[in-house]
Amino acid sequence: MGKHTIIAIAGASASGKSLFASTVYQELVAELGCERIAIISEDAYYRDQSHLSMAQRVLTNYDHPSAFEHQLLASHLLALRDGQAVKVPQYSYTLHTRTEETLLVQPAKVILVEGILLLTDKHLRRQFDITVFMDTPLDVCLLRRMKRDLEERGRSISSVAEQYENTVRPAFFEFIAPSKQYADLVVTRGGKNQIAIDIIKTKIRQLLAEK
Ligand SMILES: Nc1ncnc2c1ncn2[C@@H]1O[C@H](COP(=O)(O)OP(=O)(O)O)[C@@H](O)[C@H]1O
Ligand SMILES: Nc1ccn([C@@H]2O[C@H](COP(=O)(O)O)[C@@H](O)[C@H]2O)c(=O)n1
Repeated sequence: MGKHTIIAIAGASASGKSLFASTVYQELVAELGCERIAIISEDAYYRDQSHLSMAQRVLTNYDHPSAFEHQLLASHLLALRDGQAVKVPQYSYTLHTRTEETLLVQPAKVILVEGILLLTDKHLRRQFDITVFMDTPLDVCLLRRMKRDLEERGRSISSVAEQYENTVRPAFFEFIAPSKQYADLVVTRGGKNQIAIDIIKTKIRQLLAEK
């Protein structure tokens, strides 16, 4: 591995990717400092839709690769590897588009990236040094997504159910499940699997000691 290590955490929506990634990040940043570890979400790279009306935005398939600007994410990961800071877009799930703000992410030795389709894109896959797949049963994901989307993303029971049936579930079988083959590590039991969290933390500490 080179000077920088990029760790991808993929899996179904609400499988626990962001809880897993943010727990690893929070538990290590206090110990290592923010110049050594950074975190990015694939969701920040949903395409900007500010030119579309709300009625048009809700028609987008947010589980299809075309909804993401993966090229921008790939170029940001390359820049971070090259020691340059990047301006990561910020995304609103209620407005279905990017906000005006960006977040300046500084280059770090270890970069955690989490998102549903990270392992489906061969250009992105080339950027990852370590790949993790959150293997949480789909019924558990649906229950957690329902709760989260009602509480945090301004959705209704019927909109979550309709979107799940029309795009989320089909995209899981078409894109996400087949991408599990590219994972180095498969994690069961969601974002609170402390043994898996500790394994990744130990690997990160080991990599940093070598750099
Ligand atoms: N092992 C777990 N036990 C209980 N709740 C969990 C667990 N893993 C994740 N969650 C919860 O499920 C919801 C979805 O998890 P999240 O990490 O946001 O998923 P993802 O990033 O994969 O969409 C969140 O509310 C999170 O706190
Ligand atoms: N405007 C949007 C954008 C995305 N979604 C859904 O988010 C899911 C991915 O995020 P996770 O945190 O759940 O991994 C994806 O399944 C999209 O359906 C949305 O509903 N609206």
